[in-house]
Amino acid sequence: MQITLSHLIKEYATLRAVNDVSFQVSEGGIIALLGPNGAGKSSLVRMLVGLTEPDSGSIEVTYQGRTYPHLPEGTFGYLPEDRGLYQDRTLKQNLIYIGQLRGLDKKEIQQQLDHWLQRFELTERANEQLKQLSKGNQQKIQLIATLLHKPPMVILDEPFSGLDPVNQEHVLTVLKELKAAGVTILLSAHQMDLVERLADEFVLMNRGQVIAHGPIDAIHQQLADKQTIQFSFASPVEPAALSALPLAGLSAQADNTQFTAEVGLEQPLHELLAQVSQLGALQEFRRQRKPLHDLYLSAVRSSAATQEIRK
Ligand SMILES: Nc1ncnc2c1ncn2[C@@H]1O[C@H](COP(=O)(O)OP(=O)(O)OP(=O)(O)O)[C@@H](O)[C@H]1O
Repeated sequence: MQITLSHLIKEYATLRAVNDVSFQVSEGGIIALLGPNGAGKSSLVRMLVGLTEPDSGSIEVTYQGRTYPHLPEGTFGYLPEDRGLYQDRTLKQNLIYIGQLRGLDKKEIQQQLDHWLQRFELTERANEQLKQLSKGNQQKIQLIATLLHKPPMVILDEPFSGLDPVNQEHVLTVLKELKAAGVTILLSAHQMDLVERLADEFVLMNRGQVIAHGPIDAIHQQLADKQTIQFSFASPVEPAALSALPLAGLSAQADNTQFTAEVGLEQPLHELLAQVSQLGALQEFRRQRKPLHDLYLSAVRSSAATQEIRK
């Protein structure tokens, strides 16, 4: 399955919620849509699954030799932002109903149900009403409902919301397993640390626009202005000896044997390494990347000046 979004625009009454968004989704990868509340992530996803239509631009989904204007029915599982299962029915009843809707036969439904309830440690609770479950456990049932028919693509709008850290890790593991099985995953999330460990590609949105896109290296190139380096010597080196080097914010620790500094991205690190190693017996020299969370915050803040585009 190949998915190409080109110059997508979606407008509501007075607001352009998606403003000229273009990117491709690679088959078999995990792509994360990131952005603050109201950035346009759900609006984008709703167009992709065919719930709404773009005002302009196009979505091209190529699947088994044919091209579609959105994901074709039956090829995807969608965990929407507004979850929709029956609170008064049991977990089992809800999931059997979803399985039937997806056209699975009785045996397949039972197999999938057994597998997923066990995988999410909910087998014992199969006959409880959904409303008796905690928010996090209900979220897991919603996720099972999304995966029941083994779709080749899954779209997950905030799959980690409402989950405690243990269950977040659990879902993360399940998503990695799905990827290993060849499933393409597009998800939106606010948990940067989890997403950084999970996704192959990132689409960072703000106010309807894409402000960075690509694998983590590309995101760093697009958003980071500096990199942090750490180095240590076998014996103390006076910080003054480092003053001629192109380092900013130098700080010394451990009796002047360990140092941390910021370096411009344009600075070739091998040259710096050669210069630093002339100052003493170098034990360690490594680049420390900013976490995605920090990149995200500074990128969103710096694009905050952009006004919402109103019709
Ligand atoms: N059906 C709608 N009618 C009018 N405005 C809408 C509609 N759906 C979304 N919006 C507006 O469009 C903008 C983008 O909303 P959207 O839900 O796509 O953002 P989001 O990135 O998914 O946000 P969140 O992280 O809070 O879920 C917001 O300003 C929202 O209020």
